[in-house]
Amino acid sequence: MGDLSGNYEIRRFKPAAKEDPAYPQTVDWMRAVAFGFHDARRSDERVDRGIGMQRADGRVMTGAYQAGPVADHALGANVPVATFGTFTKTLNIGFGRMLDTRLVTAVTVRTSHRRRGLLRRMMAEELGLARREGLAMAALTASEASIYSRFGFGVATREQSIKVDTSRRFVLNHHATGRVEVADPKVLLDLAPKVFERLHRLTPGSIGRHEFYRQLASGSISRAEDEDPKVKVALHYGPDGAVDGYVSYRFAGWDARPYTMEVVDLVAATDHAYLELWQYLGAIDLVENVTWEEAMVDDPLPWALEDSRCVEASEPRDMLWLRILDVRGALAARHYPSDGRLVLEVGDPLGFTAGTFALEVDGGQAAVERVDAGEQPELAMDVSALSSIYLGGVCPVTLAAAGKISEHAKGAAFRARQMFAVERATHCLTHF
Ligand SMILES: CC(=O)SCCNC(=O)CCNC(=O)[C@H](O)C(C)(C)COP(=O)(O)OP(=O)(O)OC[C@H]1O[C@@H](n2cnc3c(N)ncnc32)[C@H](O)[C@@H]1OP(=O)(O)O
Repeated sequence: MGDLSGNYEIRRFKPAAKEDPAYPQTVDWMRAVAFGFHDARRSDERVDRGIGMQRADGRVMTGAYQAGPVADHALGANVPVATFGTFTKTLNIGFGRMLDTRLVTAVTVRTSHRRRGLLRRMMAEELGLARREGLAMAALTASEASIYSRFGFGVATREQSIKVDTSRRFVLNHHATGRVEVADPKVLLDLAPKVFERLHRLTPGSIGRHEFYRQLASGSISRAEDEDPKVKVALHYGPDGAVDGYVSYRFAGWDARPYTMEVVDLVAATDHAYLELWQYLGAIDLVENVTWEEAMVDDPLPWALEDSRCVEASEPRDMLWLRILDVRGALAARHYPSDGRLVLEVGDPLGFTAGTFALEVDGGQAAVERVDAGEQPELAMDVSALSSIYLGGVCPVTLAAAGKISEHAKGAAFRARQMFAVERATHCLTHF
């Protein structure tokens, strides 16, 4: 239909509290997001709780509003036809380093206003704002894999669903160093963020969690409803007696065969905690299967089992999409496990950070220079490909084979693979 996005007025605002005169604008925005994701209409109380969580996260709401006349009887001009949410959290970029990252969420465009350039306009404006604020990275999780690479995003981490047979076949050979105890789910309102913070520091690709997660893990809210009375919680105590892991889970009911426990959230801040929480899950009586939707692709669990085929995994799915906004800033922020030099030509469809850059690593420390006029690039790629390989979770040799990276100097893709490697498997346990 062409770019008609100029026909709309874009408004940015912070979510307002109930007593604030701007509260109705916040409610309209929340309801537009829910509509965009086909959610059931929620009670005023649930919307208000959602707004409270948005406020706790420090989110900014952006909406596109009809500037011209609105059709009789249709939703009013006060209801945005498009929404775009942003907030800022840290991203673990390997070796314990953190990078402030602009998170993009709640992207919706009303069906009757789609394909007029509204997403493109909001994306360009919001990423430009983040860049001007000095952020080097943006991130999102995508509803469809076909939307975001055109804006410079690339898949950086993946995840998979697993179904674990916990019948007699399940034998996990690990000598427990800690213990697991059942707790009142509500203890996670306080404990979950603390345990998660430890995992966050350990795991490349991890994004700092928003308020929703401690509410979810503690059964205080579910994805669709308010309280979830089915949620149960077990805590893992390390050898020092401190809680270093938890699993929040729910029974799928006696009508679901085989009898199944669904993991709601599983956060383990140590390798032992992870295995011992699985020993616990594998030991729950009357249950034959445990399912988890957010397992890491490079999962130690099958390796720890006597019968690795107890774990049935789905195809890996794209999870975290990254978008480098400032190549120099992002590359300089990382620690590199291999010294070397790489000259990278980076294209940028939105024009924020295109250019040719020399990355020189000595003793793990990076110096990054623009060499636009001078040197021939060894690797050439779009910023979406650079964003994919940035965390070491996607292999540059594979992207070269896929035609996403052009290798102008033999062996440069493999050198990039060695330099961008991280200390353990990338995984992001935060959906947003
Ligand atoms: C981070 C998140 O929140 S993920 C959630 C994303 N939201 C959803 O999936 C909800 C349902 N979908 C929608 O609301 C809308 O269709 C959106 C947001 C995906 C697209 O909004 P629109 O305003 O129609 O997009 P816009 O007109 O700006 O299109 C920009 C470009 O993306 C392309 N595009 C838009 N949606 C899609 C799609 N689903 N698949 C492939 N390409 C797409 C357009 O063709 C256009 O391409 P071009 O610039 O090369 O011509």
